[in-house]
Amino acid sequence: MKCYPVPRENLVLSIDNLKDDIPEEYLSHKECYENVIRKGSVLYDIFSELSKDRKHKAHQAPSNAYRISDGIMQNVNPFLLHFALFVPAITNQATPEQQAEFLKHGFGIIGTYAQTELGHGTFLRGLETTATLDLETDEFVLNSPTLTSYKWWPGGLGHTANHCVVMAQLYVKGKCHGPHLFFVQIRDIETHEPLPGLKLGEIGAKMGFNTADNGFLGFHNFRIPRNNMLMKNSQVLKDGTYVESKNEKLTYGSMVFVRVYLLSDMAYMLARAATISVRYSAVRHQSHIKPDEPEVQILDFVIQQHKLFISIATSHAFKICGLWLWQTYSKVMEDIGKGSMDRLPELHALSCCLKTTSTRDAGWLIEQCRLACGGHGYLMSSNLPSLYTTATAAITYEGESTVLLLQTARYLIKSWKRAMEGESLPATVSFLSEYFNKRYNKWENTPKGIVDGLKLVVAGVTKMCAESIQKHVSRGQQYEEAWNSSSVQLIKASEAYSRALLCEVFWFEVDKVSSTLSNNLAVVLKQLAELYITYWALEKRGDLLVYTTISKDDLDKLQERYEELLALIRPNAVGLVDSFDIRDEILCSTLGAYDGRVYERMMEHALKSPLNAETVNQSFHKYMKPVILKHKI
Ligand SMILES: CCCCCCCC/C=C\CCCCCCCC(=O)SCCNC(=O)CCNC(=O)[C@H](O)C(C)(C)COP(=O)(O)OP(=O)(O)OC[C@H]1O[C@@H](n2cnc3c(N)ncnc32)[C@H](O)[C@@H]1OP(=O)(O)O
Ligand SMILES: Cc1cc2nc3c(=O)[nH]c(=O)nc-3n(C[C@H](O)[C@H](O)[C@H](O)COP(=O)(O)OP(=O)(O)OC[C@H]3O[C@@H](n4cnc5c(N)ncnc54)[C@H](O)[C@@H]3O)c2cc1C
Repeated sequence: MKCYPVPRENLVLSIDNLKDDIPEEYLSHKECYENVIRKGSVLYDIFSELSKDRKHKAHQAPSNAYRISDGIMQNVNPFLLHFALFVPAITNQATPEQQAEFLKHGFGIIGTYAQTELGHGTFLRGLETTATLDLETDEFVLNSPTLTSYKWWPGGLGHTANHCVVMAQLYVKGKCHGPHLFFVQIRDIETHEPLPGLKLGEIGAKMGFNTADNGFLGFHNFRIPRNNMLMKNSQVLKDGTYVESKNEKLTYGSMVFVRVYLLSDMAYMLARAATISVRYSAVRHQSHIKPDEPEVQILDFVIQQHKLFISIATSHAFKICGLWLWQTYSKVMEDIGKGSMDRLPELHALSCCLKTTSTRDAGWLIEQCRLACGGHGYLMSSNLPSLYTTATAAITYEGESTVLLLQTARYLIKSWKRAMEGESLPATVSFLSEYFNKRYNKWENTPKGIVDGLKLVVAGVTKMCAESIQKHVSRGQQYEEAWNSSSVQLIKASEAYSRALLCEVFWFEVDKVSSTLSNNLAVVLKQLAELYITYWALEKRGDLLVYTTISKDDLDKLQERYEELLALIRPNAVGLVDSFDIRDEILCSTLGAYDGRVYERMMEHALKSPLNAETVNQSFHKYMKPVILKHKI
């Protein structure tokens, strides 16, 4: 068995058969998949060695090995779900004995997480796949009773995985106990043929993520041992007794893990886009500022700085908040392990709104980075289009953004009611209780003052939502209808909450560590944090004018300070993206390479196009020439 030392970037990036001679954009759909499986198998082998050293624990932040694969795959790794959801679901939801059993083959099996169906993605209680206990044979019988019950979307399901964790409605003695998770082998380990009673395939080309091998899966009287239900939280005994979970939502725990992780993931996606666009903006000379001087670096245009520096700052914001949220997640998981569920609702609410804001922001900011590079940003070789399609998929997967924001709104409304009843609240929402005492406080044009102002916006909008729901109920609507009628405002409350959290955590974490940093580093990091907070104060000036005592004069001063910060950051901009330390082989961009040889790389890449293999393409003679000659006068 090959054994790799813990892979370093150099080692992985030096492996010859991981390099592509033809850029992926020139391969067919099928060739793309085969190419990533070729590379993914080598990486899987390396990561398996790595993971064995690290003994995969349910909530251990994944290693940066995951990042190296970004460069190698240059698209999504079809093995990703094995690490992102399949193994965490088993370590999170199975008993220790089951973990030993299901993971005994270590990395000899490849799994995915099959929850979403053709007919349901959000509403899990509406999933239609059934798992019915057969008492006589001590098995569950899995069925897809309708076309809409086919599993649809799971990554790696089409042709890669040979096992999966399946979410299905549990039926015991005719009674439905809701969605539960099951460990299911779907392909023969040796032949990789689908097992009898299954219909498997891939769902077709997508806007991006085209190497993720998202697939479909239908069951027809497919039998698995009773012990294949993940039974850490709830159990089905041999005699058919169903033992309830202490909290039925624990079944959803694997989704919380990925949502928490995605904040850090988006920090990294943004770091790549910022590196590409800022370096390119330092190389690209275009137009004049002073008419009698040479063409300037486009990075000298203040509006270009306005477009790009927010991405540098946001990447750091997501990285720092991602670590903070990871620590919260780990602490809550520890508490749950000791039997306390108290903080699960808070963790769910935080992970929902922060996952949504980070994925949405990553999407539009990467697009902004692409647009800031002009036509060359539109080239696949810039890697900005792929970064965009990969990042924006996360707005939908792992919980669609609207739906997750409404989950956070549910928590805000509950917290508001508890605050009005004088109950004490967790620190992350305790500001709701202080609203009435603080709402007329004098505005302070400082980062802390802005954070306090953004919190007042959250409290003010939440109060408005609670009053709206109450108004609809008093007019005769049921609570659920009143909730639906108020949902536009509820989304606004969650978005405001998420923004206030990001600003607060970013500023105070930077402030906390700045005394431990060299003065220069502390100064630059604080400039980035202040830029982020001031940017969002200006973006949300309307809400601040409604819910705080900020004045037009305060806003003018904030605008001035914002522009000062752009000028202060300008000399460090390239240094700041260099400090993301993303190697060219992982950045995969003709515009963002460290050596700045943009035009040479663009030409080298263009010449790799299969179309450039000959000076006259055969289509001229076959199709064009007859027409031209026919119409030639
Ligand atoms: C080398 C290492 C590499 C590692 C890499 C790591 C990561 C890499 C990053 C990226 C790669 C990922 C690649 C793609 C992955 C994609 C995977 C998927 O997409 S898997 C499918 C996702 N599907 C959803 O998320 C469904 C969304 N729907 C739901 O969550 C629920 O259905 C919901 C919440 C929308 C509604 O559920 P209701 O209707 O049953 O529940 P209600 O009535 O609304 O709430 C009931 C109570 O349950 C709580 N609740 C709901 N969900 C909860 C949860 N997850 N946790 C805790 N509590 C929850 C609520 O707070 C509420 O509590 P109260 O009643 O207010 O006290
Ligand atoms: C690239 C990619 C990879 C994926 N990988 C996996 C995977 O590995 N495993 C897996 O199981 N799934 C996976 N998914 C599926 C993903 O989790 C679902 O697409 C997602 O949960 C949304 O469900 P849906 O697509 O059915 O949309 P729906 O739930 O039908 O939502 C459609 C629209 O209706 C709105 N809506 C729905 N419910 C409400 C509500 N209560 N209130 C207000 N509006 C609502 C939504 O906001 C949305 O705009 C993946 C999806 C993508 C795009």
